[in-house]
Amino acid sequence: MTRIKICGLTREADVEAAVAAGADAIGFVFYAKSPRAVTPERARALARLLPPFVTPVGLFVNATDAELRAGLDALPNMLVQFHGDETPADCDRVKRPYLRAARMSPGVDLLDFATQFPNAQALLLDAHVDGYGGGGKVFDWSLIPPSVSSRLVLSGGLNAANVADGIARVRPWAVDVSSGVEVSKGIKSADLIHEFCRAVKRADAEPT
Ligand SMILES: O=C(O)c1ccccc1N[C@@H]1O[C@H](COP(=O)(O)O)[C@@H](O)[C@H]1O
Repeated sequence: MTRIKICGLTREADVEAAVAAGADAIGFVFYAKSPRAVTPERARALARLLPPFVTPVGLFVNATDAELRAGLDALPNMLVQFHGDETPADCDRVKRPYLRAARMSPGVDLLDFATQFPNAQALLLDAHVDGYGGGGKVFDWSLIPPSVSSRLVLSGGLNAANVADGIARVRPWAVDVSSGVEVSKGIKSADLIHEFCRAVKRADAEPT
């Protein structure tokens, strides 16, 4: 079963749509330069809508200790997503379960990256874009070595039309989408969220 994370939520209606569609995780962007950024207070209000077993994820890009602390205090049960240039020591210092994003482009050695982050719960693979992420860009999935043993969260330009192909080719632990379910940056479409989740479930039902 491929888990589903919907990222960059800013509105109650979008959180409710993601939960109704069967998302396993909801991402809140704590990166002030992102058009999808929310404050810790706003994230806490939105996370109150989550039922048990749907995980809030806090996305950080090169955050200061104070920014990390504010996010963690607002959402004590969140999984952390490090999406910048954080070192293994930066990630481990937070003492929370975390995902580490790898910004994929030709030349990136994912096996080496995985050895640097043995404590990550999963590696989140995103396309290398200006502004760190959320660019709606697909990367070349053949850059993923078949021998990588970390759990993988496939992301980067996914949508209802291409996610089945991604699942068939990469066999990720989870998929993550932001732009692909949006009508404009930070504003999701309930229809697109449902279509995306249906496409994932259909792909899981396909014989391998
Ligand atoms: O969403 C953002 O604005 C963002 C900003 C900085 C780093 C990461 C960001 N989003 C993450 O990028 C990937 C791919 O998103 P997309 O589906 O291609 O739009 C995803 O993990 C988002 O969580």
